[in-house]
Amino acid sequence: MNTLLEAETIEKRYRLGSGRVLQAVAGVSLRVGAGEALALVGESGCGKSTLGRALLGLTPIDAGAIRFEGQDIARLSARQMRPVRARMQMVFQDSYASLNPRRNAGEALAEPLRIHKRAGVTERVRELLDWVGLPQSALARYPHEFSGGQRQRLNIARAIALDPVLLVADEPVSALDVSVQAQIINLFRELQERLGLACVFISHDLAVVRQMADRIAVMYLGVIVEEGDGLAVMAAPAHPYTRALLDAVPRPDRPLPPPLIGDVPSPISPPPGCRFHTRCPIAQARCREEVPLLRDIGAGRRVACHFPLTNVL
Ligand SMILES: Nc1ncnc2c1ncn2[C@@H]1O[C@H](COP(=O)(O)OP(=O)(O)OP(=O)(O)O)[C@@H](O)[C@H]1O
Repeated sequence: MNTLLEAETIEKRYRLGSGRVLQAVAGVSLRVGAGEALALVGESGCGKSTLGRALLGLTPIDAGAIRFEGQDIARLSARQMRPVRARMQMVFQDSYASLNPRRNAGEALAEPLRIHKRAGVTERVRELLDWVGLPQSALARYPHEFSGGQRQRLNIARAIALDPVLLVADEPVSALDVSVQAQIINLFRELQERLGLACVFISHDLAVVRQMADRIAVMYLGVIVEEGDGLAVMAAPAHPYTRALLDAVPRPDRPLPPPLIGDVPSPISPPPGCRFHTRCPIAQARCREEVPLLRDIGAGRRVACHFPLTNVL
């Protein structure tokens, strides 16, 4: 598969008022293939949103490189970045976030097309509504006149207006009712296939990711702890954290799952050794001392654990 986006050991630190430093992304390497759906999962605060924004050049990084279609976007000027921006777009959890409340849907969709001086705006706007399953009558409606699911459809239409090749969707269905979630996930899937879009789908919810991802990357405290084929990871997780996340997904055929024990440690002072050792049910002395590197265990699976639960080879 052709590589579309490649992140190489990227780091992002936030300097807090007190002089302390919070490392939100602590050396992440990641590859997104053209047309691929990659899910980025992990608990709240593990750095998914920061990483997602960094991948699109929306947040400056402190170290590492991000290559998009072969260009190092962290080093492009604002002017050089402009045509690149059109090729990568973001969809947010809050469906109001990128919509101006005083602009109707028609205007919201026309805006990026006008800014980028595209021809045939009226026709394109109508076509975009079709793509996302909104009626033409939606053109004159304002953001507050849509349901949450419809408003997310509008955001998706806006995100694909300029024919991007990559979408980063940050918890795009978390604020929606479960029944609507499935529809929006299907829409992402459909657009991905029809338009050949690559998608980085950020979610804390493995049940959502299951339906969406070709590949899964699991994040914990700023690092990727496991990565691999979506179905294979779900069927046989190699990292104890992935296992715990999967066990926490409610299922009708079993009683309430055991919660993950303890809180996520602070990213201001992450634990030494394996970052997960304070909550890991199988941690041993080595885990407290030695940082496990993300290593290949076969079949495209990478895991950062001294004692992986499964060997893919
Ligand atoms: N602008 C900021 N300034 C300081 N700290 C920040 C900032 N943005 C995020 N953080 C911190 O960085 C860490 C990672 O946050 P991030 O939002 O990327 O995680 P997340 O996994 O997307 O979580 P959530 O799902 O809750 O958004 C958290 O500890 C968060 O408090």
